[in-house]
Amino acid sequence: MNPLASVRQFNQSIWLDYIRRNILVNGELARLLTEDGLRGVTSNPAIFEKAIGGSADYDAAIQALAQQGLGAEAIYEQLAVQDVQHACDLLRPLYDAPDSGGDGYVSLEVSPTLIHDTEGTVAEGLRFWHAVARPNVMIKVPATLEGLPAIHQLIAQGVNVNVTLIFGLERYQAVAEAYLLGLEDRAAAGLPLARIDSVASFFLSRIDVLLDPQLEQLAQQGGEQGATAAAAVGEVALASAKQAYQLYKDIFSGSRWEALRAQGAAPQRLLWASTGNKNPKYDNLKYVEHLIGPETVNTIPVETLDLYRAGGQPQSRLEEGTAEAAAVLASLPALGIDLTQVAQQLEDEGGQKFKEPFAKLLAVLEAKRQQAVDAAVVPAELHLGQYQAEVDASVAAFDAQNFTTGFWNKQGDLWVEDATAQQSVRSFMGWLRVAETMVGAVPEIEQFVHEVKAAGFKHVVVMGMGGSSMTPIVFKQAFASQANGLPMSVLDTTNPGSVREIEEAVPLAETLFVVASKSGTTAEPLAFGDYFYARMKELKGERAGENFVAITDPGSKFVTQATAEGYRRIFLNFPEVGGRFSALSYFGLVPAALYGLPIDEILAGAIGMMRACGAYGPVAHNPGLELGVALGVLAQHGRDKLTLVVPDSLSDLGLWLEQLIAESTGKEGKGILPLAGEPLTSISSYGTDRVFVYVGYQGQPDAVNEQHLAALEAAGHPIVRILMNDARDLGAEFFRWEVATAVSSAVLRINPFDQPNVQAAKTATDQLMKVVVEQGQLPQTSQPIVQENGTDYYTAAPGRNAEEVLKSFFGQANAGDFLCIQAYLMETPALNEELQQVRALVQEQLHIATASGYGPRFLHSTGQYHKGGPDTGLYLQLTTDHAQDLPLPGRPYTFGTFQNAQAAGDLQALQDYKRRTLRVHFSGNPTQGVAALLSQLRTVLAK
Ligand SMILES: O=C(CO)[C@@H](O)[C@H](O)[C@H](O)[C@H](O)COP(=O)(O)O
Ligand SMILES: O=C[C@H](O)COP(=O)(O)O
Repeated sequence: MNPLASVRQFNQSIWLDYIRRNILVNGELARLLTEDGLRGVTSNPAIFEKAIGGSADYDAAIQALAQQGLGAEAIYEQLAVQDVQHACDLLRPLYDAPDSGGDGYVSLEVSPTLIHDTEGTVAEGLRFWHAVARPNVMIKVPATLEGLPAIHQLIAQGVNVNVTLIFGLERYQAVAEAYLLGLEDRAAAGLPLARIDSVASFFLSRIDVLLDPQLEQLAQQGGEQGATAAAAVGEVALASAKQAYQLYKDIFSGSRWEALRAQGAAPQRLLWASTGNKNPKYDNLKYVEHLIGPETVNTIPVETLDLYRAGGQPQSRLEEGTAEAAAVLASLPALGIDLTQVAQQLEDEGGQKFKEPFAKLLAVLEAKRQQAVDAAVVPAELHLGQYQAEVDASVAAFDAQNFTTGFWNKQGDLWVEDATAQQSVRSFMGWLRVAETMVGAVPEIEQFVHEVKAAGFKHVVVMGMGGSSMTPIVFKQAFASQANGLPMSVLDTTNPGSVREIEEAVPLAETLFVVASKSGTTAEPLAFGDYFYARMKELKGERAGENFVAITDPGSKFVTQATAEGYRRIFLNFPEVGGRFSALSYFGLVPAALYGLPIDEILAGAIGMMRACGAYGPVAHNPGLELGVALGVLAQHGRDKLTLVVPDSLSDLGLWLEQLIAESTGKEGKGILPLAGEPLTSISSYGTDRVFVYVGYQGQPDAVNEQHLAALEAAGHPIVRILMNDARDLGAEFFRWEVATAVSSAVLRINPFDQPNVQAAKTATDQLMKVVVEQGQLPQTSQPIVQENGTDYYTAAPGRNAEEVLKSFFGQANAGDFLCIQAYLMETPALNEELQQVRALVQEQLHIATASGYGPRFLHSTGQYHKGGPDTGLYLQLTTDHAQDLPLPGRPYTFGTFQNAQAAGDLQALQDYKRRTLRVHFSGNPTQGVAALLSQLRTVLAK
């Protein structure tokens, strides 16, 4: 018969001193239980360190837990608890068997850091007990002085306890006493005692490892003492065990014990631990063979187990040589060996022997966790050349001041000094965790999409300005239309031609109009809503509201209007999420879901990035922080033109980044100006005010852009590259850039969440619109300086004809300036092409950066920077008479007048801020007008 299984005949139970996930899942433990008759399992921090730290068994689980946001210690606990649960389940039939004899247990040790902490031990013991949630788990508690009351308390609370790290007889007695006290407390409270099990783990081999060298040395000195010492070599551990067993018999007999036993209590058995032989001179089975005896347990490491299976000769030997054992122990004081001191030393070392592997395990887990977190997000490659050292130093300084922690704690002083401003910062940081909140809203949104499709809708039009509509624009371009989604258009201009274009392109009665306005007071989306609502009323009468959905903040005026108009649905967003930071809220996700995108995956990516940015605890590298610090430091060095280079499918990401970065940072005369869609021009045309950012896709070569970037890098320009896996990574990128924007604002010491200068243009427009309402038309505010070929030029730059005006206007350009084309025109591919040529020409000839935006879109985006940022812009405003205007129902003005009022209002604001402006107004076809302007510029700038 298998010697291991035979041990049971002597009423000893063999437990396995080992656990690792593979033996749980591959049937190995189950086999050991049946074939070797194993009756329990013990674990300790060193065992888990080998299992988890020394194998890849747990890597997938670690990755998943890390990606759920758990820290290293929490990951350890989860893994350990899972393994212990699994082992408990395998042992459960034995535990439940009528003859279980107190076996069928799996032990889980409290953290070795709690070794001298009674309360901490009790709390963690209870936590583990509930986490494992199996009756056959034993919580391991060290037999330190602080552990003793914890044992008492845990037993009293009905927790099975394995008392570990016992090295001496005095302490053993105290341990047994703690057990009895715990049981007595229960009895006094009328609580059951049955199936409360405990073992007292007496550590053996370590006693000999410590004492043998001393004894051998004494033995070598000869004489009577030497002989005594020689007789004790290799005997102290076994003698201690034998003595302990005699004590056990005493303790668990007699009237005190019988009273408890009568109520169902089981004795706290002695468990022989540390039973792997460490001394090559000894028989490897020494701490097994000699200690077989009734009502005991031996927990055996795997190697010893194998040896015993192969050559064990079980016999009950525990009570053999009891007198000799007592004599060995009694001989020690004369040799100068105090066993109480020895036990204390072993206890102290034992604590260390658990603390060290535990710390090592946590370090391994932290590394694996960090790796998993990093792997969940695509890295940004920063090639910063001469700025690298300063950026690295700034990142280190931010880390040293625990910036990431303060950031997640919404610490306003990271940005601004003023207490009110700090409060305002805090109140707009809801975007930090909005992705998590939105995970809970996914079913609601998907159900809504289902209803909309079931109701027969065939198209979606999202209408809003700036942050409220920019995310759907990016999604629409980055993702092909989805089979399970609805085609989507986005309206974010008051241009009558664009409004009409959308109206003509969509099946009106079957179109769902999403009016998106955080404040619910922005003039443009309200006008769009009113316009299409009136059109829908003509088609559907009182049922017009069925085709309308609102996304707005709770309590906004628009909620009242949408309710009154019977909107199909009102999604209430979050007041603490600002417009440009709202990509991952209802503003971005409702349109995305209607378009058929997997919003759960987009959110998962964002949450991965949140984690990488430290949302769930410390991270070695915070990608948002690193990018933000780099952009902030570069801006401080005059490299404040963040030039975006992207493949065609991501060109609208540039628009999103523009509104985020320019509106957040462009204030107090500072700021970072993102430049989207600049034509690629010769390397020498770029000034030293640039940083280039490429956002593209892994595995999708983009040769022209890549070569251009390589040449720019070689010319000493700083470059950032981000390669997404696919468009679903946009969720993560939105979040990365939001953090980076907030961080760069901290570098620049500004509040990223206000937009003080946007209001200036809005106010000027409102005043003009008042005049329109009163007088029926826009007031003529200034006279053109030149009128030529149906084109009017308005500017403070002097000139007697168009050429001179252009010459003097562009002649103001200095290094570090930029041209900003503001086109209040209808966007068409042909016009885009002309405008790009203007930009290319200016870049080549003047070596300044160029931006181009359609009004009023840019007013809700870079418009803040234009007025609030540094005075480096040359503003070329393009306007037109709208040949085919569109009335706004219920209002005494048209879309065209509205758009022109916005242009005039902004021009006024720019002039109030003393910006260099040139307005060019085309009476005829604007595309032809721009083409003519381009040819004039060719002449002017060539000279
Ligand atoms: O469960 C226990 C004791 O209850 C065991 O796991 C105990 O911790 C181990 O036997 C010892 O730590 C092993 O010690 P050693 O063989 O490394 O000296
Ligand atoms: O970026 C936001 C725009 O200014 C629009 O604001 P809103 O969402 O309150 O309408």
